[in-house]
Amino acid sequence: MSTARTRDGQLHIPTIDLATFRDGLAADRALVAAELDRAASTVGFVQVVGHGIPAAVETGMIAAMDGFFGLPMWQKKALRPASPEFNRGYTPPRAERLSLSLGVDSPADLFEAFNVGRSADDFPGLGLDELQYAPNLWPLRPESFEPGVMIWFSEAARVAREVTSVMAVALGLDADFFASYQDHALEVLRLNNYRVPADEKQLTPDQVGMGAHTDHGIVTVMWADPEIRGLQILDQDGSWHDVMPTAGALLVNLGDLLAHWTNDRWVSPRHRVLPPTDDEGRLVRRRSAAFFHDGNADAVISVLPGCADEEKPAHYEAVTVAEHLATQQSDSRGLAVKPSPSRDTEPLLGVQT
Ligand SMILES: O=C(O)CCC(=O)C(=O)O
Ligand SMILES: [Fe+2]
Repeated sequence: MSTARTRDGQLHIPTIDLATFRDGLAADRALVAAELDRAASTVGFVQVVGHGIPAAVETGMIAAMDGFFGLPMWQKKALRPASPEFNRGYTPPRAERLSLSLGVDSPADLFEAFNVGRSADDFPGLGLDELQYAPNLWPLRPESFEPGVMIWFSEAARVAREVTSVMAVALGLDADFFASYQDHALEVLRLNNYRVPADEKQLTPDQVGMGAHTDHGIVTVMWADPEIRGLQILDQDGSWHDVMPTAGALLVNLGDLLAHWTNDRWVSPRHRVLPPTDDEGRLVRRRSAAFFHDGNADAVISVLPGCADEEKPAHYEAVTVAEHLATQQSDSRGLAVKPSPSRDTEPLLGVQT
């Protein structure tokens, strides 16, 4: 885990064009890979254009989100998982504190979310753990929810793989280097809804939409409402910087496993979401869809040969994806959190808003 490095105090998020990498000549592909290397070594975020996701697929996913999050709370809560260890279904507002995964306490996060992921049934014959590869929970309404979300899911999965090909080239590896780590990848799409709280005056100055955290897997492919402030990245000097995607672009950020693989040559950036605001500083609703591409649960991640030498020895032990995720995710839900002298004693789960 690390924080973003600025250049001249500015946090610049480079843009890469996946279509150029897909269809371009070797020299064009090398330029895209170099740009990604620059982004990965500094800010840990990149904007992706030329991703090839049709506009209708984006519209369908947004309509699915709006339809589901617009349901009455009792209907949404019926979709909560039987146990919070299952990363599926509905998470009500103020049910998680992502900053706990960094050992930092904060008021409970404002976001509500719906999680969808790969299930053991998607990979017959592999005997995968049904806690990690849990079955999905689908709402009956809106009817278009499941197809709309699943099409987005498979497109985001494709984009994640294309980005990892660019990464492999950027690291001087074969373009398909990561393929053996991602053929039964743990993948979760978290649809996030940051509603304007009913009583704005209740917001304390330290209230966050989503607490500071790093993403734990390989890469996150994210759609977010353009031109709404909320998402911020921490730089190495401890300053937070706003990040807003350009309309039509996706934000892609690196997760902890890439920092591990590259022995911290690349950055898994610390980020958070403030209560979202528009241009005039008014609180507004904001939506995001974060697709986490975490790799095969049984894949062993050890520092890549080209990323360690006598001067900079490997400072990460080999770890499986499942081992790594187990500790990180349970922390953010307060499942494995050490007692802290918190001023806030409300229970973490099942809190009504
Ligand atoms: O909503 C956002 O912009 C960020 C979401 C995020 O960081 C996450 O879901 O891990
Ligand atoms: Fe995140």
